Parts: sequence; structure tokens; C-alpha cells
Amino acid sequence: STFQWPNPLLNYADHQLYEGPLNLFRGCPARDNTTVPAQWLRLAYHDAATHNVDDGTGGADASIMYELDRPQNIGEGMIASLSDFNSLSSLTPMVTPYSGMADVIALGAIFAVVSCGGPVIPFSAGRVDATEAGPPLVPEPQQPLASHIESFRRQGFSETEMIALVACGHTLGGVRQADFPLIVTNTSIDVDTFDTTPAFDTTIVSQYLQNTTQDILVVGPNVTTRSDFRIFSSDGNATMQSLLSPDTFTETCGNLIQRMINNVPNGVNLTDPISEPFDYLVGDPLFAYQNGTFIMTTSLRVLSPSTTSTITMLWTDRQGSFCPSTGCSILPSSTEQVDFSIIGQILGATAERYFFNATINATSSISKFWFEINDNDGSDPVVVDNGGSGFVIEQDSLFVDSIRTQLIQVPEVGVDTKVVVAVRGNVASTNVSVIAFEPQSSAAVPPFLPSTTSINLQLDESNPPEGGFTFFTTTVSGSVMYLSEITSIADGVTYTQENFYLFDIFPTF
Ligand code: HEM
Repeated sequence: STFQWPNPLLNYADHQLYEGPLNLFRGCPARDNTTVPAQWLRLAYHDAATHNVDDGTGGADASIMYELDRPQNIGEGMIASLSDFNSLSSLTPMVTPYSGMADVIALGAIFAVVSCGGPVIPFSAGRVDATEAGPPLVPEPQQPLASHIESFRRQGFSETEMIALVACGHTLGGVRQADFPLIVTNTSIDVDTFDTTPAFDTTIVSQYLQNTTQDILVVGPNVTTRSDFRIFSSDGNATMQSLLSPDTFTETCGNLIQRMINNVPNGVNLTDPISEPFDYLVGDPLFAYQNGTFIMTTSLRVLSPSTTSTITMLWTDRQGSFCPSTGCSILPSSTEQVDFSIIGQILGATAERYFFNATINATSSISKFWFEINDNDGSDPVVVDNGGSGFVIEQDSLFVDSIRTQLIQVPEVGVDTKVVVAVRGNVASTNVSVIAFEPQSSAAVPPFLPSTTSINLQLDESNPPEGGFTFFTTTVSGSVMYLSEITSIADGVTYTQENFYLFDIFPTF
């Protein structure tokens, strides 16, 4: 599939699915006598369950961050899961200036299922985070069947789908005694697991049908809270019978959980579902100015590369006369095999990432770039040119200087980042500002919200003007990962750049 650059949201979706840090939780890891994936999947259900098809409100919107004091959301897995997502932001941003925690919770459900051996669920990005609690609509075990049927109808699921979705959810994890003492009455049990395997598999179904189930919501001493029994048996076990087939279970659960996490309020538009890595993924170009040249660095991830291929980056200059008519060109400076997540591996993806370090005449500059892949086997080279337009450099008058921008070690604090922005023109009246975006929250408990700070930059004393550029600077905390907006205003002319990912500059950090 084709990636049209720039598209930060789709780039984020591909990165999270195929190269992201949720992959650290592969292999269905245990925690708190249940599993991390069980905790993530329940969190995602409770976030999405507030969806109301009748009026188009609620759903997968991270409102769960404001609803944890409700009895329906009791359970230590909730805070633990949200804390997982918040602390991963110290490695790589989970929330970004253009995407929020609701997308992360949905990604968590996808990784949860696959981590325990379930299907690969396609991901659509673009959920919008709520800023307050939604209606208290999560079903509870003591409620009668009719209220569960109505609750699932409101969430957009038929009675058959309700049966299946509950079985898909309750193939993972179990019920915690401390939180549900009226359900798990045996105080020597910490978590009473729904079935005998931690895996995302049909054991929940087969043990139920064989009457060997240990699911406490089926066989518990308290009849009132046997909600799984009432739900599973509500159609004479017809749906449970059909789910005995591992293929049916996998396909049904994949589809239903995908619909569950895509239940968003009206007016929220999700991207098309992503079910495979993009064929070619370009890295956002970085610029630095040095002695009359621009150093532009970028990269290209190529899926299923041929071992014999030569990859060339080409570009045209802004004046139209400096580069030859075929374009200026450069070969990669280095390459690296892409380390795909469990999801990428299941899809059989292999890829190589090629890094380019172009030295560009700063006067004639660069207007656009593209790539050519020649397999050297007589076939025509493949041109990767963003659907024909090339990767267009909109302006070369304002950029974060990727060489002058540096990490500074601060004893006992960690690191700060000295940000240096280059602005064309030697104008003392230039006003340069950035919005610094920190994805990780320092709060001890949810809601975990990113923070943004507006900063006016100062003239950089240690980087005097050079080659028609003036350099402006500020020092930000090392936990600032994006400059969500960079703006310069000089003599009535405004330049802006959005969503600059600062950590592209320090790839090994
Ligand atoms: C009528 C509907 C449902 C009821 C009454 C219900 C009830 C419960 C209860 C009481 C627990 C124990 C929670 C704890 O001790 O922390 C639980 C756990 C769980 N539920 Fe449900 N549930 C329902 C539907 C669903 C659905 C649709 C899903 C997902 C598709 C789901 C996924 C889970 C998971 C994964 C756990 C295990 C959590 C862990 O081990 O930490 N549930 N459920």
C-alpha cells in the first residue's frame, strides 16, 4: 500500500503497529496474577463501551481516564495499563500533537490480542480524546440479561455479537478477588481466571460447552453475578457452538474487537484501516546549514527489498539550473535491517531502511526529492516519488538546524535539548517561537495528559549569523519530544512548520 507524504497520522499508525514499543509486551506477559494483555483489552472495552448508537455519542475516546472512580471500572489493571502507555512515552511518544490516548488504548487492544496468539486486527487512527467522563454505561455482572442485550445493542452489537464479544474478551484474564469479593468468595484466590490458558484461544468456549469451565461468571456461587452464563446460554448455546472452531473464533473475535475499538462518537473520522506496512515509508527530512551547504538527512524504508538493488535519492534545485536535468543524486550513507514488531513478523514483513545524507548547495537549495530503486536485473527502476509529485520541500527559510540542535547533559537532572532554529534573513526584528510538546505526563494517576508550552526563542550568541541565516535558540527539557509548531515572523512574512519530531535528530538516544 502507498504512503502519501506528509501524513503524520498514518506515519504514526505504521510506526506504532510495525516498529513501535507496545511490542515490548509480546508473548502474553504475566502481571498481577493475570496478564498485561488481559488488562489492556479490558481497558479498551471499558473505554469503548460508552458508545451510544442512538445519539452517536461516546465510545473509544479515552474518557476512561476520567471514569476510574466508578464501581464498573474497578480493577488495578486499569491504572496499570494507562501507566504502561504513559511511561512508554519516555522511549517513544505514544501520544503526539496530532493523536491522543484513545488511539493508544485501541492499539493496546490490538497488541493484547496478538501478544496472546490471537488475530492481527487492522488499525484505524484518528480517535479524539474526551476531556471529561462519559455516561456510566459499562455492563456489570449483577445486571439481568435484558439489560446486557440492551447495553450491547446501544454499543452497536446484536445479541449474537454480544455473546461472541464477551467470549472473545473473557478468553483472557479473570476476576480479581479483592475487587469483586461477592463474585470470588474464595479469599485464597487472587485472580480467578476465566479459563485454564492465558492464551487468546477457544478454551473459554470449549470448557464452557464441556461443563468444565471455571469461569466464575458462569459457575460462581453467587447466581446473580453469573452474567457470562446468562449471556453464553441466551441462544441455546448456538453461538458458543459456532465459536468452537478456532478459525471461526479468530475471525469473529478479530472483526468484533475491530468494531469495538472503532466505535467512536459521531463526527470523529478514522483513517482507512491499516493492515500491512506501507511499501515505501519516507523519513521526514532534517536540515542543517554548514559553510554554504544544506545537509539534508532523510531515510526510506523499503519493504521486501531485492539484495541486488541500488537505491538513489534524487532532487531538483529551487533555481532549476543547478542540478542536471535528471536531478542531483546521492547513494545511501548507511542501511539497516528493519526490526519489525510481532505484528510485522506475523505478516511476514521484511524491510531495509536506507539513510541518506545529502550535501546541497544552499543558494540553489532543494525544491523536491524522490528515490529510484534499480534492481540491476534489467528491469525498469522503480521510482518512489510520492505518487508523482515528489517529496516537496515547501520552504527553506525556517528549519530546526539538526546539527546545531544538541542534547546537553545536566548533572543529576538528565538531559536538556538545546534547540536551534535557522531563519533566513539577517533581521534583528525577527520573532521566532515554538510550541514544545511533552507526551509523557508526570501525574501519578490518570488522567495522563501531554503538556504544551509556548516559548519565544532568543538570538543564539554561540551560533552567529552565517550564509544569510540567523540562528535562534531555547533550551527545553529532554522530555520535550515534538515542536508542534515553529513560527517565524519577520517584516510581515510568516513561516511555520508543524509537528517537528525533535528525536529524529537523536536517533540513538
Ligand atoms: C456483560 C458484559 C461484561 C461483563 C459483565 C464483564 C465483567 C467482567 C468482570 C467483573 C471482570 C473482572 C475484572 C477484574 O477483576 O479486574 C472482567 C474481566 C475482564 N473482561 Fe469483562 N465483562 C463483560 C464484557 C467484556 C467484553 C466485551 C470484553 C472485551 C472484548 C471484556 C474483557 C475482559 C477482560 C480481558 C478481563 C480480564 C481483565 C484482567 O484479567 O485483568 N469483558 N469482566
